[in-house]
Amino acid sequence: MKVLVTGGLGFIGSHTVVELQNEGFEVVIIDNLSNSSEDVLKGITAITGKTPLFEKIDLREKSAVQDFFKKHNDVTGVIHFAASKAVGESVEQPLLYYENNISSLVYLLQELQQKSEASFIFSSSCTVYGQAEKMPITEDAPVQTAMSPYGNTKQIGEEIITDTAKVTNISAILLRYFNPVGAHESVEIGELPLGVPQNLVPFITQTGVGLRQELSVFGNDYPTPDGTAVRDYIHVVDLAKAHVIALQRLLNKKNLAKVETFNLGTGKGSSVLEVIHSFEKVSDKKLPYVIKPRREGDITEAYANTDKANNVLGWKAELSLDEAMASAWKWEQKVRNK
Ligand SMILES: NC(=O)c1ccc[n+]([C@@H]2O[C@H](COP(=O)([O-])OP(=O)(O)OC[C@H]3O[C@@H](n4cnc5c(N)ncnc54)[C@H](O)[C@@H]3O)[C@@H](O)[C@H]2O)c1
Ligand SMILES: O=c1ccn([C@@H]2O[C@H](COP(=O)(O)OP(=O)(O)O[C@H]3O[C@H](CO)[C@H](O)[C@H](O)[C@H]3O)[C@@H](O)[C@H]2O)c(=O)[nH]1
Repeated sequence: MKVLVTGGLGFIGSHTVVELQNEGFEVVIIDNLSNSSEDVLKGITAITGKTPLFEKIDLREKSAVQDFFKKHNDVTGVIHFAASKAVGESVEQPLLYYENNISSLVYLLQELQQKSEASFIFSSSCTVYGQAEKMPITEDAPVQTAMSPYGNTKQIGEEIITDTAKVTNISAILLRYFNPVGAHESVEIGELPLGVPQNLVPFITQTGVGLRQELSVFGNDYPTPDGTAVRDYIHVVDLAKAHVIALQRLLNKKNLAKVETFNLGTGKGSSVLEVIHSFEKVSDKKLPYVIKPRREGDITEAYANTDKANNVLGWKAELSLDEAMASAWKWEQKVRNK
């Protein structure tokens, strides 16, 4: 069966394409290369022995999306990763985010609604929970007022899909990711942030290779055991596998709810200092860091209750934080030594 993976050359998308191909799916990728490179295709091919189909399309071009579905009219399953994802940039340029993350989604759904049956998987985020009152966070925790235009696009995206699924033949799964980190064990693919990384793990590994002088730890006065903020870091390969299981669920099972939502995390919270210590352990390096004030807009803690993903989806994260940090570190060294 042929599956469309939008944003399939990006960080999470490329790892998912690998897992889909390993499970025998035929994959066609749409990517506009705005945050990725065509070289990623080589990495996917090296791991799986198969080169996915690739269409360089910008999903903001409605006619290009229409033409794609005319050409690939056998596509009824879509995993939609393509989006802009930098929180800070979304505050500076909200319309760029609303256009890219919302119009692309609408154009895809407009094509899919014409099918007699269609499956849609959406990359959402734990950002929809804001600072949840109770830890670990369950899927029925209230969605809070978005703290950024980026976060808002995820909330609006979920609503657009839910409204559409009600009145069409589209069934959907909304996957709320916690903090994806790490790289494929082959180090053929991994995360390639442009410029100075905003996320913790790439900043740590870039500091490890000497590209950054020191890590700033944003706040050590949080009400957490060691004072630093807590997140649920999930290995990207575990995350990728969840997409294959979600797709199989949509394809195989009848009488599912039209839209289902799952948290994808490990269920374990780790503080910034614990992540640093994990890096130091797996790299056998001391990481230079300084304590700085809290970063604006950051929450204290977020980690997932994974019962629903474990019991209903039938998926569980298997890899540890140390394994994720080791793979991220191996990947960083490979990228820098090229
Ligand atoms: N990485 C995270 O921390 C995280 C957390 C929660 C949710 N998400 C969501 O998961 C998805 C994938 O994230 P990622 O980390 O792999 O990001 P990424 O930037 O590595 O991948 C996104 C890919 O989409 C492509 N793309 C963007 N706009 C496009 C367009 N208009 N047309 C065609 N291609 C386009 C980019 O070139 C890139 O290859 C995104 O929707 C993101 O919002 C990511
Ligand atoms: O240089 C850094 C970078 C991050 N951190 C800390 O490390 C933790 C994790 O930060 P990340 O930026 O890696 O991840 P966030 O949880 O802040 O961000 C995630 O959640 C956001 C919403 O809260 C968005 O969804 C975003 O895309 C997603 O990566 C936070 O406590 C942050 O303050 C540092 O101390 N120093």
